Amino acid sequence: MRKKRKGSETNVSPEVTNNFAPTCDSRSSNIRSHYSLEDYARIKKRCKEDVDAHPIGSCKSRLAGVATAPPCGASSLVPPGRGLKRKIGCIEVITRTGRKKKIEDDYVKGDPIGQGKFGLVWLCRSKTSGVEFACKTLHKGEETVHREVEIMQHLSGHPGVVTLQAVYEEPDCFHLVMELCSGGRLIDQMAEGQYSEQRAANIFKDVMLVIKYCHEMGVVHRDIKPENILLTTSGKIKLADFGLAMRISNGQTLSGLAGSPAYVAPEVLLGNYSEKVDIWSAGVLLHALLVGVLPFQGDSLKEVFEAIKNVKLDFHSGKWESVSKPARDLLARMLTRDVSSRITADEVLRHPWILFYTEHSLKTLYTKSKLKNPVEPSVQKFNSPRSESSATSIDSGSCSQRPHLVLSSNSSSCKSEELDENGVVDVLAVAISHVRISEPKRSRLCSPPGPIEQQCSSNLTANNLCRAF
Ligand SMILES: Nc1ncnc2c1ncn2[C@@H]1O[C@H](COP(=O)(O)OP(=O)(O)OP(=O)(O)O)[C@@H](O)[C@H]1O
Repeated sequence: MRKKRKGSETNVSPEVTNNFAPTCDSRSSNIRSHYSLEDYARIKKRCKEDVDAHPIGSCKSRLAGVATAPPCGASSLVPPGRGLKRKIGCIEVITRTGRKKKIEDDYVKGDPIGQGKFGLVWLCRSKTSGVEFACKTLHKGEETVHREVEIMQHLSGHPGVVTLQAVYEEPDCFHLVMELCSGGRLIDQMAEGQYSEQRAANIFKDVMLVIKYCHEMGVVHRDIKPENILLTTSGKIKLADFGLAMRISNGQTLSGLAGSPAYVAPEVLLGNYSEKVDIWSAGVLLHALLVGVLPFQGDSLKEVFEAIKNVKLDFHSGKWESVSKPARDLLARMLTRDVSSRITADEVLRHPWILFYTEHSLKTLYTKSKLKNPVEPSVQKFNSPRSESSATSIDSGSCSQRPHLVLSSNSSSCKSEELDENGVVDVLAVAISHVRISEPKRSRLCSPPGPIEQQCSSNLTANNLCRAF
């Protein structure tokens, strides 16, 4: 969190938790979720009405910080309270879009390509270059709309963020012309079947790279979920939908209830949180990538939130038996309720599981080891907790100062297998040597979540999820 930015948010009364509006569609429904901001907006409105009754520390006074995230390039000390014009002015300068110009002057409108909560997303084509873009039309009236435009502008340029090409203002709306992501959404791709760990790790690394970038830029996304991860035609991921994103300064916390129920971090429900909420949500995404189901479920929002707050996840049985220990170890570190123990985006990126599957040098090392000892891939053993006694693994349950490896000393193993395991150990040892987790954190992290009592884990259907959210 390098940049210091203002931004805090109103607390929301508990009733809002019962008012999230569920939506669903039949595809990929076992991992789909949705949220509603209408209630959030309504509460904000109510706060404004209440302000006379509670002028000091009122919602309104706190909301001023939200509405006035500093414009791009401005100092973090820019006082709150500057209006929309200022932000639009900033956007105009950067996007070189004249205030008087209309979108029709520059683009030909095409078919709708997506429906968001705040309006439609359209295909459009530049009249000058012929290049196609996505155009999101946001209706004015909500602070979040202005904030979304400003934050997109702030983050635009990173390869993992949907690039904002231009912004057009009309009396009642903005048109955001964005880079077109023709590859669809990650959620739809996930519906096509379970991911190999190799594939999951590579996608997940890209997701974490962009989350890390957001955090370094002083932005908390607050709605990390596969619905908001778009793909280009070449399969590159792009983080989209900054409608809930907030600027946050180092050490600052947020308090507004915002996000998608299934992905929301427990501390959001308690009303005081930081950028670590994105790590939790990314952990939920990783869970879905690895085993195809969401970790916290229920038949009502109350149940989902209860699960988020209390359910102990078990990464040892059922589908987890075919997932590698390093993957489970990473997940446990992300889905930890103790925020100070939860790892950072940077630590996720240096976790052995990510390094093992995504670092070219590690793969080469592993391949060389395999060529030297051409037995049945030991990764299979490494993946299978059943063969734990003879497998190379990271013991996520141990409490050492540093992550350590458990290597078989099973005397019945044949020599070639041992050599092969040694190859994997070498690879993981290199990977682990890259991991730096501070000792106090490490000592808290070394206890993985205990046995599970997972709700609706085995037979998720479209219906129960849609009912739930
Ligand atoms: N740049 C883009 N390229 C292609 N499709 C896009 C793009 N941006 C958005 N979409 C499509 O439009 C849909 C809605 O967009 P988005 O999520 O940004 O809107 P929203 O109103 O913020 O949605 P939400 O209801 O999640 O708040 C996306 O799910 C996606 O299918």
